[in-house]
Amino acid sequence: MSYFITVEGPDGAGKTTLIQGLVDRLQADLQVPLLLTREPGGEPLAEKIRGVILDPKHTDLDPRAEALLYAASRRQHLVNKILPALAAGKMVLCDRYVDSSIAYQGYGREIGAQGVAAINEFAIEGKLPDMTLYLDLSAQEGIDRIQANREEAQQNRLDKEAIDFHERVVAGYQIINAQAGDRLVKIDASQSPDRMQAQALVAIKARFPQCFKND
Ligand SMILES: Nc1ncnc2c1ncn2[C@@H]1O[C@H](COP(=O)(O)OP(=O)(O)OP(=O)(O)O)[C@@H](O)[C@H]1O
Ligand SMILES: Cc1cn([C@H]2C[C@H](O)[C@@H](COP(=O)(O)O)O2)c(=O)[nH]c1=O
Repeated sequence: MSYFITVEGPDGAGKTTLIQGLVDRLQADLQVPLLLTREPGGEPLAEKIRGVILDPKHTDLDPRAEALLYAASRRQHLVNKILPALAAGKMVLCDRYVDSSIAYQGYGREIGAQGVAAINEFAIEGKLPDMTLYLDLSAQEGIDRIQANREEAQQNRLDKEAIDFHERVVAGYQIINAQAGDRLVKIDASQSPDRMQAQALVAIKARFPQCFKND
């Protein structure tokens, strides 16, 4: 059994805020080491690929090339960081993983979920998360948060996409979530960060009780 948890959702849903807020709460009771990481990136070479993908100047990046770059950075991250951590018995909490590629490239870019799933299967060789926390928020609410709180210069190439793109991503996530079975835990992302963290903590403890001290 591995303890591989991913956090998914549209831009601005609060994934970074949730993960940062969860660290202390998790570590208070965890009996195994915790590794926080993110995609795209999480490892030096994968972070370089992240820089290429998210650079707002790269407006002519072809959608299939984009999908391949995400898959390449994922492979590098999985092999060099995630798998060694899981093998060492760590709990891995990762901001985005393969569901993001299906939602953003497959549905958002409309290049097809099956093709994107196929190149990602080549990259991940079957390594899916044990649990996915999905932060449920509309595309518009997420983009409104980003526009209200993130300076233009801090917005990446994907943040700047038109609202229809983000709507397709959220519709894609709904399809993915319907197929995810009990891997998925949905969290209402319109709640306060504190309530979201509390719900996530309960869900993680319930899924991996062996990782926590007895209450
Ligand atoms: N529960 C919440 N309620 C209201 N605002 C929130 C909530 N969580 C986060 N925010 C705010 O929304 C903005 C986006 O949050 P955050 O960066 O955590 O989202 P994200 O899902 O990581 O976004 P991205 O995928 O674009 O990086 C931030 O300004 C943050 O302060
Ligand atoms: C992993 C992954 C990510 N994306 C998109 C989703 C976001 O818009 C950016 C990453 O920025 P964040 O601030 O770190 O969330 O990239 C994608 O399109 N496909 C993917 O596989």
